[in-house]
Amino acid sequence: MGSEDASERTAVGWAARDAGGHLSPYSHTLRNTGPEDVVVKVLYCGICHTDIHQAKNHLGMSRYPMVPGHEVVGEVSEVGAEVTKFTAGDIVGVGLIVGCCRQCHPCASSNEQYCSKKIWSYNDVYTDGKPTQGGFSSAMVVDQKFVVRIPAGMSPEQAAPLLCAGVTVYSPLKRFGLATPGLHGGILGLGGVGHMGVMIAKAIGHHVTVISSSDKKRGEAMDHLAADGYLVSSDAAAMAAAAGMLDYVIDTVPAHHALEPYLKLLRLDGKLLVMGVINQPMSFVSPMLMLGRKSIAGSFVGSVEEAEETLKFCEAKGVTSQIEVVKMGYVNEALQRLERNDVRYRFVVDVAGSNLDAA
Ligand SMILES: NC(=O)C1=CN([C@@H]2O[C@H](COP(=O)(O)OP(=O)(O)OC[C@H]3O[C@@H](n4cnc5c(N)ncnc54)[C@H](OP(=O)(O)O)[C@@H]3O)[C@@H](O)[C@H]2O)C=CC1
Ligand SMILES: O=C/C=C/c1ccc(O)c(O)c1
Ligand SMILES: [Zn+2]
Ligand SMILES: [Zn+2]
Repeated sequence: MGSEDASERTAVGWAARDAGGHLSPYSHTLRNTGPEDVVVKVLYCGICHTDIHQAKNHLGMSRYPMVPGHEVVGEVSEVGAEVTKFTAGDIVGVGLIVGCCRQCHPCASSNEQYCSKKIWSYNDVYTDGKPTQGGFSSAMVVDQKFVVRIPAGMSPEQAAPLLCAGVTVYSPLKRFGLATPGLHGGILGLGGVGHMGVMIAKAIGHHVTVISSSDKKRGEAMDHLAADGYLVSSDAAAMAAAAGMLDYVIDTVPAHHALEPYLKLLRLDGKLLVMGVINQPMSFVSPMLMLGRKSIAGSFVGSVEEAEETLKFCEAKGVTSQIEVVKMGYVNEALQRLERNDVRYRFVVDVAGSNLDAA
């Protein structure tokens, strides 16, 4: 049921205007509700490091004004005539992808995040030719295919990080055959993605070692996240002692870094799963892979199905994100703190509880 009420078609978001990445209020128009569309009143939205990469144009592809945010939890306020999955009042989630071609091999095999025609939830162009805008906004209009249900027992603010950080580790663990108990895993970089990695890997039944750039998070990692081990990457003796011990390392570092110290931690057939978005070439010498049949692989968020699975898995295992909830007026400080590695472990913006009009 598309509404013709023009007032319902305007959302207030917080947008970056240039590569400085500073967000401020920005009114933008939502498309009229198509038959398969769901109107989502945004309640909460997590802040992923990708939001910094995009707002600050680290990849050279940013378009402005840009409303970031892709860990969105909201309430359905209206549905199109052919929407079958949701009704008004449902608590739902939206992640990084809001469109795909539905015909290619990735789309046909529920890997739509790898569709070459995928549409990003912001910093992209929708099928109507208009820019997409993300979840740091009062509302979004999203095709029901890209909307997931938040389990009833899960707090909406803690669910938000599962929609990117959570599925980003759940998907590769499953796809690379690493979702079996008993494996030894490493999580490199204990931030938003990394802390979900520790908790999800522990819930699968892995022995999990955090590999961090400092000793600052050791106590929290062991006590709050129940990690089994903690390595400081600059501690050469500890890194040498751990050589050949791990089945995989999930690398979440968002900046250029050497790969070889982490390849050395892998045992036979070990996998280095690179998650960080890094726009400079990364290098290694080939024997580092050959002598141990090791591999380096990437993975990009997860499919809608995998997002649903992640939510159900986390609900069943009692896994919740560890978050600091902030109002939108604090979003620029939060982005700065995230950039200087000062958050445990994810900021989540209380969008519905914020005054979005005032900078
Ligand atoms: N592949 C995908 O689909 C996805 C990719 N990403 C990308 O993953 C990366 C991580 O995202 P997110 O977890 O949100 O980021 P965070 O900033 O929350 O976490 C990154 C962690 O890496 C470590 N770190 C940060 N800077 C450096 C540095 N310069 N050198 C070494 N270590 C550093 C810190 O951990 P510590 O203190 O332990 O060293 C930090 O907490 C980003 O590049 C993001 O864009 C995010 C989601 C999905
Ligand atoms: O937060 C998830 C985004 C991941 C991502 C992966 C690759 C890329 O080029 C990006 O801009 C983002
Ligand atoms: Zn993300
Ligand atoms: Zn496709």
